[in-house]
Amino acid sequence: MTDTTRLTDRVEAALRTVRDPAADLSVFEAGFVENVAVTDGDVTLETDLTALDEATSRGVIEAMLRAVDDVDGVESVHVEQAAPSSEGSGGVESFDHVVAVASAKGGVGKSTVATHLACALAADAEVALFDADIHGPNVPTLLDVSGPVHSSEAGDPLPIRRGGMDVMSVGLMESGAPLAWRGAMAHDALSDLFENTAWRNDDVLVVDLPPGTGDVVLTTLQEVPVDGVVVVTTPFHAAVSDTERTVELFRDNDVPVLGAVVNMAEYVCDCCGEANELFAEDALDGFDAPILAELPFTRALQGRPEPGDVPAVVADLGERTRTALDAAGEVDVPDDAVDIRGAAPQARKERVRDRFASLDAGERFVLVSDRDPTPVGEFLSRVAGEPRESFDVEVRRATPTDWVLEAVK
Ligand SMILES: Nc1ncnc2c1ncn2[C@@H]1O[C@H](COP(=O)(O)OP(=O)(O)OP(=O)(O)O)[C@@H](O)[C@H]1O
Repeated sequence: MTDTTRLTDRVEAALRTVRDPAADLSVFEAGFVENVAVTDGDVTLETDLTALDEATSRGVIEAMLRAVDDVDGVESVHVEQAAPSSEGSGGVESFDHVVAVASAKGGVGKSTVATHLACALAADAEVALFDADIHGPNVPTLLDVSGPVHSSEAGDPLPIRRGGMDVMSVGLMESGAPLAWRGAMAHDALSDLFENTAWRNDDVLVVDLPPGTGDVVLTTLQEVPVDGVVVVTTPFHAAVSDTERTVELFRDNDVPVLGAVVNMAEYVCDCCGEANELFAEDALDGFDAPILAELPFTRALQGRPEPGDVPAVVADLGERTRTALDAAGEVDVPDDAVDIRGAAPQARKERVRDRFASLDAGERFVLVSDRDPTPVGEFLSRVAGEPRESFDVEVRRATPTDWVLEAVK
């Protein structure tokens, strides 16, 4: 038996003494420890504590650190935590990208844009469309799909298929009566559907949100790992200034805005082909978001789009949204950041330790990680030999798969 094997055994034995506070199980039996990596005297614990609340999870981490630290031969110990289960596999999390379509007000063409966008993207991706507009779920009518919604073998609602595209709508779940969902009930019902729908496609999910910026919209955008939102507006002064406030609100809530679709910008006369502006030309002056498309008022957009086959006027919208999505998925990594994405556990720990140890008091430490780096705060306090409370550590999720941690030594 090698020294490392012996040390691993001793570390695992020490960890077995740490219990799940909610059940009489060791941290292994409770599934909290995914892997124990030992290199020389350095130990890295890969954990999944996502089932626990923050305070309990912190208590378990501290107990594991203490237990392993006391093992003879251990020089350092570091915990890596898995991302919360809401970012794991299954349900809405199985998609590579989630795009929400929103508007400041109703009736501007949000559902028309969401449906056409999904169909445009379906030309070269596996796309699903989720109609979360609890106030007016129009997608089933726009795409001519209807229930009943069947269940998968596991009992989860199966989306309706339309030309290879998965479609789910709150409108398909109601039994004829108008939806009167409000507040918490609407939020819970939507979360359930997001979480449980048995999607078969998994490239891009387009979500048609309710109009406005009410609670349901904001909580949905924060809970579902949305890569970005497309806002729909008409080029009318009042509509544009409402949309500007909506864009600001999304940004304040850390929801990236991919851009705007300006709908019903002009009308092209069926008889003479002349284009007429429907609203003031200067309405968009100073508007602070990229314009993804300007769509005319046209009967072509009142028809039923086919997945992969949309009217020429919206053909570019899919392409531009894709480009904006790719750009939103990239984190702006500051020059002085330690980037540990994709690195092996031991290398991650070393890079963090080396950089942090090299800093003078008061200097900034920035970390970019592909795992939630919250436990790194504990590690930094150990490296500096200072209590955890003496560090101002801030963690933010920059994209659905990247986190940035900032601390001042
Ligand atoms: N560019 C367009 N050209 C012609 N008709 C359009 C266009 N955009 C939307 N419409 C029509 O306007 C009406 C409202 O559109 P839609 O239902 O997409 O709006 P909405 O913003 O989703 O509304 P709601 O507030 O009900 O969610 C529909 O009848 C739709 O066909």
